[in-house]
Amino acid sequence: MPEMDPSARIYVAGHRGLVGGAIVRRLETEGYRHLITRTSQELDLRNQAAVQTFFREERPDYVFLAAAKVGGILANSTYPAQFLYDNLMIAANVIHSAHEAGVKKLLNLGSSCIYPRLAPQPLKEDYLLTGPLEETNRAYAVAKIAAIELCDHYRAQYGADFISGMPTNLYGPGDNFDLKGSHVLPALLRKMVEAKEADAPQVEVWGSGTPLREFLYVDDLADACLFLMEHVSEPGPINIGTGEDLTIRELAELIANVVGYRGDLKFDASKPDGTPRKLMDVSKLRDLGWTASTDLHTGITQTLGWYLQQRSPVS
Ligand SMILES: NC(=O)C1=CN([C@@H]2O[C@H](COP(=O)(O)OP(=O)(O)OC[C@H]3O[C@@H](n4cnc5c(N)ncnc54)[C@H](OP(=O)(O)O)[C@@H]3O)[C@@H](O)[C@H]2O)C=CC1
Ligand SMILES: C[C@H]1O[C@H](OP(=O)(O)OP(=O)(O)OC[C@H]2O[C@@H](n3cnc4c(=O)[nH]c(N)nc43)[C@H](O)[C@@H]2O)[C@@H](O)[C@@H](O)C1=O
Repeated sequence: MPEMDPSARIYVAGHRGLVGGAIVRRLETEGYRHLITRTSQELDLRNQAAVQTFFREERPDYVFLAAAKVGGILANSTYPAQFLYDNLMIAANVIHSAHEAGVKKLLNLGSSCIYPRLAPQPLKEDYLLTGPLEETNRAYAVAKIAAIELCDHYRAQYGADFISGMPTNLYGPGDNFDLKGSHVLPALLRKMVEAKEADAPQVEVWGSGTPLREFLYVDDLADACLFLMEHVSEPGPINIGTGEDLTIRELAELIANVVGYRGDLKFDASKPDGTPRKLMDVSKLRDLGWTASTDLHTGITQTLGWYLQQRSPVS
């Protein structure tokens, strides 16, 4: 697949989110002029008829599917029905309508949680569907696996050029900082900022602190998404990550260091740890020609700057 023409009609589903926002920023920087976006209020992607009408009218050439019901470990385990239903409906409606409307290429985004809970590490793409899933996000993972299958079967049966990228845990400007719904990195960043301001003696960290996680800066992900859209056409998941992980305790210590918080960490064992480790094997994408470029310290520093600025904007 050659580079996308600057005049191509490009639909970014989920443009107000962490990932969709970064993809739009990047496409605008690259000079793409015909970006198509809709908020969930304007177009509920769970509504099949509305999605069909949208695709018939807008006729996008390319689709970045970054709309989804997304959340951290607590949100996933508290609302599994919503995570399953919303994500199944969004994927089925967008992928089917993209096929009907003759979309040239679609990038479907999944997540590292599609792999079995106790799969060998690092996680290779062909470990998919080889064992039981992590319980705290099984509903979400099943919907994301269904979306990969949809892309692959539409490719096999109809020749549709639909591909699937599987990002590891993401963070960056535009993230969700709500303490009940968010992922660990924005949650700990916010907690440390507020604890520093309040001169609080300790910050609560969920679980044991021993699970290992890998973190990719969202602008690196946007770069990978454009790379995949322009250079890769094959079935199955393609891992997107850094290939490096650290424990939640180490992450908390790093964030405390960046924020300048000197208090203690208090681990709350009543909260779930989730999967013990999910480190991506990124050799497939590396061999295709892409690697991440933002180290974790730099990415956290930039995210902190964004968080502080948007929290109290300078007039
Ligand atoms: N964040 C992470 O750590 C990771 C994310 N991913 C994947 O990346 C993709 C994007 O995630 P992320 O940007 O973090 O999520 P966000 O929650 O930040 O954004 C998701 C966007 O999806 C849109 N959306 C949700 N439901 C609907 C709906 N029913 N109809 C239309 N739009 C809807 C929302 O639009 P609106 O704002 O208009 O309501 C929202 O802006 C997802 O597929 C996710 O699985 C993968 C790995 C890790
Ligand atoms: C991207 C990924 O994200 C989710 O999986 P997860 O990686 O388990 O998610 P998480 O970021 O919420 O937690 C990571 C670890 O961190 C610990 N932790 C400590 N303190 C806080 C804390 O304050 N908040 C949160 N959320 N976690 C905390 C927490 O207990 C856990 O051990 C799924 O949505 C999954 O479907 C998915 O795709």
